[in-house]
Amino acid sequence: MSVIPPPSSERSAIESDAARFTPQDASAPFSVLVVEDQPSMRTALVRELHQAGVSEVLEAENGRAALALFRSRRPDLVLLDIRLPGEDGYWVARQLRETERGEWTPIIFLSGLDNDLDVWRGIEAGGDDYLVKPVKPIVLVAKLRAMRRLLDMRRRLVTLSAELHLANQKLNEMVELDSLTNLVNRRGMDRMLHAEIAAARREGKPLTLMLCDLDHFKQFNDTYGHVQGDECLKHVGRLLREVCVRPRDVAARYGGEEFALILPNTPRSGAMTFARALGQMLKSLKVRPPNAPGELQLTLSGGITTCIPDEHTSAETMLMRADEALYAAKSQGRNRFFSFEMQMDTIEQRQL
Ligand SMILES: Nc1nc2c(ncn2[C@@H]2O[C@H](COP(=O)(O)OP(=O)(O)OP(=O)(O)O)[C@@H](O)[C@H]2O)c(=O)[nH]1
Repeated sequence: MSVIPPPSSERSAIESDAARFTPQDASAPFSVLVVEDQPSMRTALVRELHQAGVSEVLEAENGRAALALFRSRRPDLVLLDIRLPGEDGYWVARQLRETERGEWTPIIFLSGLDNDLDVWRGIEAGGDDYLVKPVKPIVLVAKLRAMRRLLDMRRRLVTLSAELHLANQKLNEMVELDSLTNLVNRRGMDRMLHAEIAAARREGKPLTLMLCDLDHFKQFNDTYGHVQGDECLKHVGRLLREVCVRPRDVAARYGGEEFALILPNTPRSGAMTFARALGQMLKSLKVRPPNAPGELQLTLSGGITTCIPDEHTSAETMLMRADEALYAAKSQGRNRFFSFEMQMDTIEQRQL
């Protein structure tokens, strides 16, 4: 069996633009795996493919060799004979599809007869098209072009969908980010707090939530202006991010001049130690608005709640407790952290 040359009318067309299957982008490499057991047929196909401008043609005479070549070389397209010694073309097509896992390589079956059942079974096995042997070069080139077009389209779609996925990821991150401080915003914090409560419940580990609020910030704003106030919030945001050294610790801007810290696996005593360290670090943070007489010292008050969550623990109850503790820290003189569970603030604890 050989490749039939096209009639003269077709030949003139082939000899012009249609003769090559990649006239627009001949530089892009394209490889084809020919799986055909008859040497004369295989040689003729290989020749036609080279003439059509295919950059690499791989050859296999049986299914197993085809599969090995496919795995190692990943051709762009497969021309697959149905009747092969040993495993037939349908088996090969199924194996190729399994090997791909989410990828797609066009498979064109080569059928001896114009047999409808062959076509149906070929498509069922994962084939995309078929060619009747002996193969006419003009039809071969046309099908290669069509498949390449589909392949290019699919690749563009895959690239676009990866870009879209990345953009979505970025968007999701942005939706949960506070633009002034670059900390997680209230929305992100709510989601993370829910997740950490569930994790701590599962693991039976203590979870700490701290709400921190700048002291006398209204006065600061009124005296030095909102822009300087914003600068302050940025400094504090940076400090809170620095203080969250464990990978699962989260610093968030809860709103206005209020911040929240989620500290997984942190017991009550650890939370108080953390709060005192935070207060110490804040002491080294001096701000100097242009219209201020000198350096200014910022202070924070904080409410702490710590628990090993059970089925009654919710984000709302934890936030309520932290808020109540924050109120106590403010009423007891500010510049301190109050623990809801210990009913004690960091200054009282230090004096014990
Ligand atoms: N610059 C700036 N100020 C903000 C922002 N969000 C909230 N504020 C200000 O923070 C101040 C909070 O004031 P208050 O709630 O009275 O609290 P405070 O003056 O810090 O008093 P205490 O909390 O009791 O110590 C208000 O003046 C708000 O306008 C912000 O994004 N930027």
